[in-house]
Amino acid sequence: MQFNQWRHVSNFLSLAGLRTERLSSLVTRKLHGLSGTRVVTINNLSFNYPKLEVLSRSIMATAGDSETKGFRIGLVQMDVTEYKNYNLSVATSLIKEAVAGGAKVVALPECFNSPYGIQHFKEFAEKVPGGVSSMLMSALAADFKVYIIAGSVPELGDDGKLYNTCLIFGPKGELLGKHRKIHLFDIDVPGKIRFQESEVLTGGNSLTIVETEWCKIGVGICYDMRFPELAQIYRQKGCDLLVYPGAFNMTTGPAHWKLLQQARALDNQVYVATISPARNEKAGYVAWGHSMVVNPWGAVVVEAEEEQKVVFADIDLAYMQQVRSQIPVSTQKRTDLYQLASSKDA
Ligand SMILES: NC(=O)CCC(=O)C(=O)O
Repeated sequence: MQFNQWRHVSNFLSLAGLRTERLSSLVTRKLHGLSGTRVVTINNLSFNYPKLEVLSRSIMATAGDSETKGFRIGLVQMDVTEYKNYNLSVATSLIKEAVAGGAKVVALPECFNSPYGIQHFKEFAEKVPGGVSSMLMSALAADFKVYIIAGSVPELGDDGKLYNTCLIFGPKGELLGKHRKIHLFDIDVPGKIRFQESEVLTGGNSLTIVETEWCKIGVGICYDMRFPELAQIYRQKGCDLLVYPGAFNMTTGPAHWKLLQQARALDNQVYVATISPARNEKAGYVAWGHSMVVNPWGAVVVEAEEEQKVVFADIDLAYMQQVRSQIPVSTQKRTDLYQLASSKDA
């Protein structure tokens, strides 16, 4: 099973121009013609594949400079179909495009390997980590030496329950965080949209903060963005960027998607990034698209339209500090009158 999964992953890596070779304690293959190879271990299996030296070197020069206190984020707004393999190969090639554009942090949409819909979650569910989508994301993060905020996938938990789960990998392919969507998307807007994630999914119980060399990032999934307390706690705990892979729809998208991001960004004086699937009018659930980044002033830095596209924004932490010192709301809180507390550590 694991060998098959690795073969699967290795096919996707090949699509991105990466040659792969598997080594395990049982099977050791002699590698021919590969230079600069290295061993990566995923799920107790060791894999040996070449470094992407040329690409990585050119990227180092373009973005992600801790002296200028900033880095580039790439948002992968991708087509998601009913074919998991197709979705994974699209994700692979767009991550490559994001890296080529200088992104040091690459983020994918909610349900990037599966159509968004309660009828699909069971069929597309995987172990997280351990399933093919997480293995692939880990391998890509390691090869490209970037952070990958891997949107979300339907997760089959060890308890047999289904979750909507985002994995975050660091530039060595290491797992930095796992966020299970906390607030399930249960809404009923008569004549427009009724959606009940809780019919099949279980909500997560943890906040998720990951550390990078530039800043802390707080992670939520889609509907999580509607809950300002989560964003406020992330800010209190030192996050400068909040990332919400999401899939709003044609009713709430035009009404609330941008507004919510601007609210979260402005209230907390942080950057906010959201990543949607591209719009597919034929899908059972039509995503709004419009992946975007909003800055701590509340202004939109970049906004995709509805089609498949990678968009970029520079996260400028010096600018963020300027905004915070010009309008110092965070030090002007009347904690003698009100306070916000988290009941669980991130
Ligand atoms: N996938 C989601 O959680 C959708 C959230 C949404 O559309 C909303 O309006 O909130």
